[in-house]
Amino acid sequence: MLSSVPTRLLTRRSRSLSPCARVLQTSASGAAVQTPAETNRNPIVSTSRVSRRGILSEETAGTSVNHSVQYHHLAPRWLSNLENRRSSWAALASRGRQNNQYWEDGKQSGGSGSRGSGGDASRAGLASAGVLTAAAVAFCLRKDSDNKGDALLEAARINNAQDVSRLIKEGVDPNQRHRLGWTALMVAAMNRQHSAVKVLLEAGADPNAGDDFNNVYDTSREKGIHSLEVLVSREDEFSSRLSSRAGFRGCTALHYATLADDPLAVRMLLEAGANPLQTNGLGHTARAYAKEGEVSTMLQEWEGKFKELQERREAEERRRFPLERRLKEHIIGQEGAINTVASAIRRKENGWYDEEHPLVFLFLGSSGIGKTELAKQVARYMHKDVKKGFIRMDMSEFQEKHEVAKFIGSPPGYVGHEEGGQLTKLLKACPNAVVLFDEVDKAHPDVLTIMLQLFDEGRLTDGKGKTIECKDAIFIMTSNVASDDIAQHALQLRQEAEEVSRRKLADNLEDVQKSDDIKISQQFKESVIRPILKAHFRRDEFLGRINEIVYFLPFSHSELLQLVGKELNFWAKKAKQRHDITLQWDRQVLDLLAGGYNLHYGARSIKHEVERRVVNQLAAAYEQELLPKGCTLRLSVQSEGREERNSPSLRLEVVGEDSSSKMLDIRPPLNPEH
Ligand SMILES: Nc1ncnc2c1ncn2[C@@H]1O[C@H](COP(=O)(O)OP(=O)(O)OP(=O)(O)O)[C@@H](O)[C@H]1O
Repeated sequence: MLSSVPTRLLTRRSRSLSPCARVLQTSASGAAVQTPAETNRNPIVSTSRVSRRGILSEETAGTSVNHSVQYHHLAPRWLSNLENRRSSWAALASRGRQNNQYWEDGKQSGGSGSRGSGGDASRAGLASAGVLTAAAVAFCLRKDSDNKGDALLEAARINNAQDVSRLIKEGVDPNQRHRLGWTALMVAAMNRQHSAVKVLLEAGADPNAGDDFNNVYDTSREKGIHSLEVLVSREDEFSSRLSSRAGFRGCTALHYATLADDPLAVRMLLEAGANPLQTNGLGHTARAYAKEGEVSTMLQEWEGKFKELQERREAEERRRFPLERRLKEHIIGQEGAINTVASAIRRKENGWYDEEHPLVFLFLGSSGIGKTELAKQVARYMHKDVKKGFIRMDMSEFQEKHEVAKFIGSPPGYVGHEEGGQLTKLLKACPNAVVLFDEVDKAHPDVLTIMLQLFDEGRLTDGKGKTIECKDAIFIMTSNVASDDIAQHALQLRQEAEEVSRRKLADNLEDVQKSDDIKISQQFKESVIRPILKAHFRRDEFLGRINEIVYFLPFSHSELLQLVGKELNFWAKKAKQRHDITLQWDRQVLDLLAGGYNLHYGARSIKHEVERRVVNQLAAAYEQELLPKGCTLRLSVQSEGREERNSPSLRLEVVGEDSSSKMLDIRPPLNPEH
């Protein structure tokens, strides 16, 4: 389809769509090329009239409407709207300047009116007139606050620092946004209005706020406003020097000052705390838009300073709130695993590691025990909430030889060559991601060979022959191999620890060890686990490239109680949010539900037990309209009057305001006649 588009248009379009000067233009052959003459020119700065006509022709393409007629028909209407808005801002600004006099006059006229009146009727008339006036004033004030916001944006655009300052004093938010998304500071920065920039920054305008405006078409669609009106507003109320098609979402005042090639505004913004590393929606920092020269040099210098500062801040944050503590907020138990992983990451973060190789872990242990959860939390820590920072590959999908191609992409001439590989595509987007290879033991040996190259060299070559450097990535493999042996060994260690603590307690000795604090012995690792792994992976060099083998152990009783508590809290929060019901429980409930733990399903068995024994009852009681809105429910263990061989069950009661309680008679759903 593209071949039918004239090359001239393609070139124009790609230039305006891609704001980064170093990003592509399209050559006649369709290949991406970079023209040296263009590298120092800003492609998102354009001339206005051409783009107005351009937008019109794109929107009505395929229809028989005469563009020129439509433009001439619509444009005057919006321009006259704009003129009206401008004169109302001007009126507001001048009224503001005489504000005191305005209100004084009002008072005086009211005063003389009351002096001149005598009878009740006229007083009543005045009273009702007063109410109406108050309502009108209230309406005007509300209207005023909208208008004042617009007036601030306009004052910033024309560098009327006095009005900017006065409007802010009158309560207008210095971060006030235009209805299409930009702030007063962005307008001032784009238009080189230094006095306005200064006043806005002093008043607390955020130099790191990003523009909500993307391009004319998107904004028109999002706001339901005709694109020509959006275009006219953007050009007349923001700047007419920018392309209507380039993406601006997330651009900060610093991006705009850079686009305007204005060293003074750039410096003012940087000194006020603008982050030169902040990227816009397209992932570009301000420097990506800078012409070679003063602005570019300044931004580069500040980027360096900012990085240093950021690193110092992060180091301080790490000291104050160590990774172990963060991980423990989300993961119950697994102390040994958390400590091993956190120590390795600490070494990496502080430069005590081999930068030629990525970090590689193998997480071993049974199902539902926190292996994936720990990997996710590590990714969250390393990449904040950036989604592409966590890559998850289910290795059971790569069991066959031919599935190697799915992993890294097929070579030229093979089916799917153009698609690329699943791993290579994701790694390309984030080469320092945390990559989880789930159930690695299921992968085909050829896939393991590729992984070995990846772990060994820190780089991966895809089907197209392109190499991705990923020495900074963290690779985590999980496996259930040897999980029964690990679980049995841990249970045995726990029993021994309990026995020792019981004896110490009986002898009144002080250093009683908690049964949770158990450690897999080196001897067990070497004599039991390693041979199993060797037999399975059959490659010493593969095991040799793993930095840490991390062991996940079955939960102790106290950890199970915490897991049950976490689950109940989850449902209590939902009950409150969705039905305004407060859920409480006794300690025995935790013990009872912890009994549902199954070694093979881990924390998942606790989740199921809570759903089966608690949530199902709640849902049935709700359906049978037994739960008054706003009530408090208490869960307790029912054991009285039951024969010993019967397992205890859960009882659900509604607690009254006087602390009296009434047991709920919930009919089993399969027996509605009960
Ligand atoms: N130690 C834990 N602390 C808190 N929640 C946990 C813990 N272990 C597991 N969970 C919860 O149980 C669920 C399953 O855990 P996860 O996915 O980490 O299991 P896994 O060990 O990777 O098992 P599998 O090998 O079956 O994938 C998740 O919802 C997780 O939040």
